[in-house]
Amino acid sequence: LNFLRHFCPNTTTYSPNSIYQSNLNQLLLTLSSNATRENGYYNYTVGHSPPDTIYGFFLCRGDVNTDVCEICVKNATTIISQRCPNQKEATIWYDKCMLRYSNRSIFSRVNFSPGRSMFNTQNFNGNSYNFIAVLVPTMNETVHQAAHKFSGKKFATKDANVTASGKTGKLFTLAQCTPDLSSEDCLFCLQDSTSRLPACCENKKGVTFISLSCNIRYETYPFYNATTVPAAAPAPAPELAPAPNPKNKQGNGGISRQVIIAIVVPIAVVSLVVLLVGLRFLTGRTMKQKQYGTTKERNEDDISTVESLQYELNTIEIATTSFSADNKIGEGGFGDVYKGTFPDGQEIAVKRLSKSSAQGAKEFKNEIVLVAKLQHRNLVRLLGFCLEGEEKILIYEFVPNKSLDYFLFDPEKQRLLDWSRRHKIIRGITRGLLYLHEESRLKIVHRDLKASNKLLDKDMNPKISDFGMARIFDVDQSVENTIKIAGTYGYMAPEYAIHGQFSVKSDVFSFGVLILEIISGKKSNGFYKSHGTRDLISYAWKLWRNGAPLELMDPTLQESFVSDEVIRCIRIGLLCVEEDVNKRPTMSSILPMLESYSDTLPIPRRPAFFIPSGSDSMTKERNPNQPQSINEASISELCPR
Ligand SMILES: Nc1ncnc2c1ncn2[C@@H]1O[C@H](COP(=O)(O)OP(=O)(O)OP(=O)(O)O)[C@@H](O)[C@H]1O
Repeated sequence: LNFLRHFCPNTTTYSPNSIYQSNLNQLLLTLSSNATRENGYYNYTVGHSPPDTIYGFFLCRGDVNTDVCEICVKNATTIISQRCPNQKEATIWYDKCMLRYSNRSIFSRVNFSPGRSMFNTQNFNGNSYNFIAVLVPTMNETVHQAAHKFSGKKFATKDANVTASGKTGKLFTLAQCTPDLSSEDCLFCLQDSTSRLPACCENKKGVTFISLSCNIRYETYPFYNATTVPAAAPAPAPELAPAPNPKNKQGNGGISRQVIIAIVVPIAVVSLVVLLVGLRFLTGRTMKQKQYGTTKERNEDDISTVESLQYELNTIEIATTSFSADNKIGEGGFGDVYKGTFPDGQEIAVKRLSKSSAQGAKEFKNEIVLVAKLQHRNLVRLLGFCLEGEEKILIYEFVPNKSLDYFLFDPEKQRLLDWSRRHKIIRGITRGLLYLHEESRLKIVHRDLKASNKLLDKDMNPKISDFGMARIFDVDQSVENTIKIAGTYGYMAPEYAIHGQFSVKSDVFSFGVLILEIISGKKSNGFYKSHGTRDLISYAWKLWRNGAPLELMDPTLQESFVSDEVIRCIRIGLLCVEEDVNKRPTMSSILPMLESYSDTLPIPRRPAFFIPSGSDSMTKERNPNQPQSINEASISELCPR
């Protein structure tokens, strides 16, 4: 049993002999005496009246047996009070378990801060590129498997062969969430953890990344017990087998887990088959075309086929009341967008494509299957499509709070976006883009990032929309492509606007413009000369160079801004709009810069200057007399490092 870390946020303390202390003692005792639960997880609450209510849980690693789990939890309950004396909140991690308590409700909520990485001191010698090329997809698969477990543990492991310097070795990966999280939250937590790996642990032979709701680990030796890891059986649909409430879970009377799996899995599979056959018989539906579905039904396994994504036109017409004007919610470059509702109440957004795709129906469908597999909390999810006669329709999850531009550029509505919301939006877009660029299987360059295709969910979390359009429309994916299907002036990197060259770095440029827009509340392509410069990037740069970056800020932020964070974001924005493609940061290096745990931020250099002339032509201006060196000292003083 290895102790890893403890975390006491030092926010509030309790007094000795208080009710809180006695509740804490009772909580720890209860957790300890439930440590042999088969599920390896137990949560408990003591006290019903705040501020003395206390919430706690333990989580044992998915592969450890109940004996080890018990030893680990008992250790944790003893040590935690010593590590965090008198603290109302505390967390302790061992390699085999974690234990957490708090005076705030902590169940079924994703919380990945503070994330901490611990790594194997050995570096990976040899070709680390080969190693990473195996690590990334293997870890992604493990993460998805863990997140999409509908019952029992949200835990998965996977090993893979890795070849480096002519030798073949093994890679072992593990991912686990607390089982009270939804699949979406678990995936979000695990993806957040994997997104931090490049920043913290490049070239490390092994890494453990722990957070309050999930953890991941990889090593080049078998650190988990493969024989006790539950077989990767197909996850039963949630409707058939709801996640058991750990509190109500009964003891198993000495029957081993393998025996339970051996009995339950075949029964579940047979029941599923019987149910599906029965449904088909009763409804007379063909399975070929799905009438309607819910997001819940669509797990990783069933989005792998065209059939599961294809909808009949009739179904879409019913959902949108025949594309009625009342249901029209927007129009974009690809066509009109309608709100719709499936018979089960699920809300959808229907994009009726007006542009025709360059590719045939088969390729169009195949691309949709691939794009639909891209799932991240900060991406608008593609639920399906319809292809009938002249109609080509894409069906997305409905995102209720309109797009970012709707709030950002309206003098009244921009007040609703205080600094913490804007910062959260910047972080969310960063995560979504990082996933598209570096973590997803497809490696997507968006090519048209802008405020209008960032949609906001009910909690004002951003979701990137319109990704994958280049694939769906079969535009050449090479970096030399000169056909512009996407791209909006004011956001486009010079090399893309002028030469048609796109890459993840042209997306980074657009992302930089977006950050500057979010901070200033001004459109990059509607910028007026009243500020003494002719575009938003130049204006931001001028203020930065003059040591007055905060003047860029939308005045409505005066009440809520955190100066360190605003300056850091402006700095990142300016780094992204560097003219030199190679100097622009990658999304994986931006995330730690944003989260403030990266101490070294490069100094921005003069950005690419772009001046829109008219509505659709761009000219590039460089001022050859502008000094290359800037007053770096004054700027670095301003900016926290
Ligand atoms: N999934 C969705 N949920 C809710 N509303 C949506 C959704 N997708 C699009 N919309 C609405 O429809 C509008 C138009 O969206 P669309 O993505 O077609 O165009 P755009 O991004 O504004 O422009 P362009 O296609 O030219 O880039 C959006 O601004 C938004 O208000």
